[in-house]
Amino acid sequence: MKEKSILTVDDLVVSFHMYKGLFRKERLEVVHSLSLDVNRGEIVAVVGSSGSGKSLLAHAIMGLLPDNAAVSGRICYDGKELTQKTRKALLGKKMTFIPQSVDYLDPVMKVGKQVIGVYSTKERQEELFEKYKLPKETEEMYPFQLSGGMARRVLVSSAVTEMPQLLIADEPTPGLGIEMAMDTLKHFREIADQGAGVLLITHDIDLAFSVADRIAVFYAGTILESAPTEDFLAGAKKLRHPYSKAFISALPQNEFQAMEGVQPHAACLPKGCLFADRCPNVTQECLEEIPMRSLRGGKVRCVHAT
Ligand SMILES: Nc1ncnc2c1ncn2[C@@H]1O[C@H](COP(=O)(O)OP(=O)(O)OP(=O)(O)O)[C@@H](O)[C@H]1O
Ligand code: NI
Repeated sequence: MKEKSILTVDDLVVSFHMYKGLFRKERLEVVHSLSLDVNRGEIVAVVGSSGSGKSLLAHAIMGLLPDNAAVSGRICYDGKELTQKTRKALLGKKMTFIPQSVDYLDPVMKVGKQVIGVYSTKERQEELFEKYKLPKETEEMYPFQLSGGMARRVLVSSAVTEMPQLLIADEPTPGLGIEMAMDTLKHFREIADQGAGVLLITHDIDLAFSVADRIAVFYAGTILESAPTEDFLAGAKKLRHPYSKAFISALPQNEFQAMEGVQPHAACLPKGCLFADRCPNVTQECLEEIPMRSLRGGKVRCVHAT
């Protein structure tokens, strides 16, 4: 599997150094021993509650974490470790990013120019604006003149001007409307079918299910389960982790069964399983550190999963 991977994240840890009071520095670990692969030809969807670390993963891959972040672990593109130097050669062409926030658009540059960027052409930008239903006059506009949905479509266009080999899309669909959201993901599918890898972070579970090959479930800064989409479509019984089971059961199309409790805050994480305090199956073993293990064609971080 490894040689097919366009993206490999190995044991990623992200922490922030923050001041507590005036002088005392505190280290807050927000992403914990996270490993994930995206193969060529594959769309991997990342789902999970707000604040679980999905965007931090994207930012770590793209080298966009702020200065007070400390990162350990390895992130490889096509088998080679990503450094600021190797990233520079890939960014905007082979490796592209759709950020969650539209504030990433340059406020003082017309959006047509931004989409053309360093590598693309006016013709390609026009073609994409037509595809993403952006009126011709949008080219001459500045970001502040765009609606949220238009800004999102500009961001999507910028990431697909060239044929990326790795596309990281952090919530690409809010504000798009269902039809445009589906067209966008169809486009991602075509990009993957041509041999690229796509990491799709989304709160839109239905869209994720309709387009992704694999799904990774985030919780409190790490992945608790990753598995083929079929397993998620089959419902809780096919899944491995009690959190993924609860997550799936909470969807309106399933039992619509809400889950009690909240995910733990980075400042007070338990030593063992991060889901232990909400888990119906918790035992003494869950209070030790739980490694990720392979199970039934997926991966899970739970000692009891079968
Ligand atoms: N610069 C920072 N300094 C300190 N903590 C941060 C910083 N950036 C993010 N965090 C914390 O890291 C955690 C994960 O944030 P992240 O934005 O990755 O979540 P997310 O899963 O993308 O959420 P959402 O679904 O709302 O986009 C949050 O608890 C957040 O407060
Ligand atoms: Ni996010």
